Amino acid sequence: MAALGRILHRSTFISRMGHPCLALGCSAAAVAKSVSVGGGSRKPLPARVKIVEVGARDGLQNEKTIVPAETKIRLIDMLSEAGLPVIEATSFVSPKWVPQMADQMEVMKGIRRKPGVCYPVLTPNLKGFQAAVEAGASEVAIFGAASELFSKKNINCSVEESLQRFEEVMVAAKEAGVPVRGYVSCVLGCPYEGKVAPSKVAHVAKRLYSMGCYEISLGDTIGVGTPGGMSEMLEAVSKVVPVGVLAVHCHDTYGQALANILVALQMGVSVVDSSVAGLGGCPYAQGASGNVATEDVVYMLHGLGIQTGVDLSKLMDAGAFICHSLNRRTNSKVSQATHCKL
Ligand SMILES: CC(C)(COP(=O)([O-])OP(=O)([O-])OC[C@H]1O[C@@H](n2cnc3c(N)ncnc32)[C@H](O)[C@@H]1OP(=O)([O-])[O-])[C@@H](O)C(=O)NCCC(=O)NCCSC(=O)C[C@@](C)(O)CC(=O)[O-]
Repeated sequence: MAALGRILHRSTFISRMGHPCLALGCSAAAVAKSVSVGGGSRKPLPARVKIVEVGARDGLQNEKTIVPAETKIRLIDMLSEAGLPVIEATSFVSPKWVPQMADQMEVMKGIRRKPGVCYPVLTPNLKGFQAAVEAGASEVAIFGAASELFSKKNINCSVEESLQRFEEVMVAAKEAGVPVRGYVSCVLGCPYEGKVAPSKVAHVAKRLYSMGCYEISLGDTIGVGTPGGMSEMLEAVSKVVPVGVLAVHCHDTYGQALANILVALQMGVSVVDSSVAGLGGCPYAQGASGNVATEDVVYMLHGLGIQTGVDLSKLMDAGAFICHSLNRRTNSKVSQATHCKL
């Protein structure tokens, strides 16, 4: 809680506790159950975890066939009905780079905003930020990387240049009173550079935090990390950014995502990104499979006695809806197992 106190005092431009995205993620001192895996300095598991649902954005951005805006809108509305507190809705990026997100304005206008739910959007630069605010976004996310080559492939600039662009977004966001989340990609490996040193992740995370991001999401973009790597990386990052503001964003390419998340929880993280039905993958990260399935994360957390506020049954309905729309099988093990029993 001391760390949380410091976070709350470090910036006055957002009423952090008053914002719905911030209220759930703060790890209480309460212990759900004690388990013992992974390294690093272990803390009691949080009593509550905030899930940041990224299915409508990260989950769909790489789909080859354009998903109609009305399908995205229905998915987002079903996710809010399922109790997800934060639902990343879309990206304000170049339609030449990511054509799937070109309907961002329509999506933002079409969703039924549920009180208390946050609908952040990705903005790589000032142009994206301005368009997002015009579309009614009340929270945005900037996205950097710990790897130079990935940064170049994903947002066409070096890591340092990206941080300078983000500074511009931060100034505009501060003026507009819009909270900003920061992503760091390739925290456990890069599709172009291979292993990424934890010190590089810590450097970018610290810069994003220092410029005023209220939360830093650490992305294992290609899902190569293992619990040992997660522990080592979090040790390095939490020396320069309070663990209470960190989130983990795990892809499940090598089947390690839940184990990695559990290690992160043991190290004090209480915000987890995930994607309904395990959809997803970054278009600029070859070989990246979907994010960890939200259904599987919720099942694990509830099994540990950790609250999420999510109704698993309604969440699985949302997963079934999008899988049916995409004509695809769910990647959620929990949904697969549940449907076998029906
Ligand atoms: C960043 C840029 C725009 C730079 O792209 P660029 O080509 O270097 O941009 P530019 O400034 O030179 O401008 C070129 C053109 O793009 C336009 N433009 C410029 N900015 C925007 C904008 N915001 N929205 C719409 N249009 C824009 C601009 O107006 C211009 O238009 P033109 O004059 O040619 O007609 C581009 O590289 C881009 O859009 N990249 C997006 C990549 C992306 O979305 N990747 C997926 C998200 S990251 C991810 O999935 C990882 C994550 C977050 O999930 C975590 C993890 O798993 O690790």
